[in-house]
Amino acid sequence: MNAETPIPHRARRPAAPLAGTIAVPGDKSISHRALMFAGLAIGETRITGLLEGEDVLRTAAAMRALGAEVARLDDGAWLVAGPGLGALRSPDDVLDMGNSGTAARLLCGILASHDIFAVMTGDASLRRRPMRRVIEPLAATGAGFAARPGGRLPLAVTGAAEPLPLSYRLPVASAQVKSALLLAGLNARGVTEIEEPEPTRDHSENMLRHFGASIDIHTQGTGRLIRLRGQPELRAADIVVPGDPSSAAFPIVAALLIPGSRITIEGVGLNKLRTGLFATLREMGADITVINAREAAGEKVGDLIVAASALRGVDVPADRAPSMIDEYPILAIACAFARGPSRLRGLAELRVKESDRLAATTDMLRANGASVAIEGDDLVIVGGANRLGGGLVTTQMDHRLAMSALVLGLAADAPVTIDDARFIDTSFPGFIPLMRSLGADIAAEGAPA
Ligand SMILES: O=C(O)C1=C[C@@H](OP(=O)(O)O)[C@@H](O)[C@H](O)C1
Ligand SMILES: C=C(OP(=O)(O)O)C(=O)O
Repeated sequence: MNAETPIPHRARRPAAPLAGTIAVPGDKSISHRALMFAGLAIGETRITGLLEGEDVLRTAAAMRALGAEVARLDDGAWLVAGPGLGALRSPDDVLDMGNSGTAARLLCGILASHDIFAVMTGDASLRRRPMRRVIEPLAATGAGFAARPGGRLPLAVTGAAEPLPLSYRLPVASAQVKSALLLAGLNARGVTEIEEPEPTRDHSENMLRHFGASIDIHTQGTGRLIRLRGQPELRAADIVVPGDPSSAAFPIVAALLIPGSRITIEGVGLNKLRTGLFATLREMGADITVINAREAAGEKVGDLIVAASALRGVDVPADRAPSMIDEYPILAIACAFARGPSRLRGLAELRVKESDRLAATTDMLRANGASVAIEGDDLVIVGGANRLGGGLVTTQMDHRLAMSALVLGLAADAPVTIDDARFIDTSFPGFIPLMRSLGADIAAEGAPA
């Protein structure tokens, strides 16, 4: 974040239901990958719908520092050219990945497998997050890593001149770790094998195919075995980035909770490894309809119609977590308004996001009158409280907490204030004006409504 001063905001229940048609910004996961894979391909890739959020702009800057040409055109599309696999150069300065775990971890895979030296850091939130999960497996390519104690940023990488292919079974369900290893495997001679015991978002695999790599995926028990042949000739291939389902989650839950609302969200990504929230909300009684289902650049897309619904509590199994890992704070808001208790299971990974989201979601709900507990790795929410809202939420440099708390304020009996709205720009620039265009009452604290 550039501006130094926090910008508090307040959300209150609007006088009228939410209504209208919107599109949410491009998918964050696909946007990072589009810039990285395009920089490793031969030729010029045109990317339409790229998310222009702070996190993705960090990836764009890093790819430039490694020698790629990355430019925004007047029509809003982005052009990325080369330098191509194996041809990256050492950056002149430290790579600052800001708030973005995806940018930092995926880039480690690229750096480890090129004959370069680089130093990487991030903001205070990212410097607290674990990097050993990528450092350890990537060291087997022959790369050298030196990191702060605990495997934290800043870190320095001396990439392998002749990277070795990897064979690795993921100990945690993480698309970031999987993708870092696939990126490293691209420049290794031979076949890289990754086993994931639980399927995670497969945007890297889809995009690798799109760029012409040879990749096989076999179902194995509940998980997958992925085999990537190294040193393919990646050819530039245009990309249309779908709307981010993780961003759509916020207007969706707001529309479900504000009586009488009915909204349409166009062009939302519907990859089934990302849509666990939609399945869960439907189990709770949500009225969400998909129309115009179609495909763009190897990804499923559709328009969503969402109508206000009376929700009931839900029990979400742990094996659904990878398909909705970023959506638990906003799901917890829906559960607080639902009739009956909810149990969201197996959320250990939430402890290592931009904040400890298990603790922070609990604090957010308690500060606003909801009854909630952490039991082991589960979040248990009582639901159906008489009066919610009236609290101040500390957002802890976490965009998803900030947006969840504002949605809580839109549906609650009393307004909700957040201490700082700046981090929303990491994944959802324009969130507040877009919500206001639907009729939401959100304003900077102290500003006239
Ligand atoms: O691969 C990705 O683009 C992402 C994977 C997830 O992280 P993990 O792989 O750490 O679960 C998710 O939380 C993050 O927002 C984006
Ligand atoms: C966890 C997230 O992102 P990242 O890991 O890229 O910081 C997120 O967007 O919720």
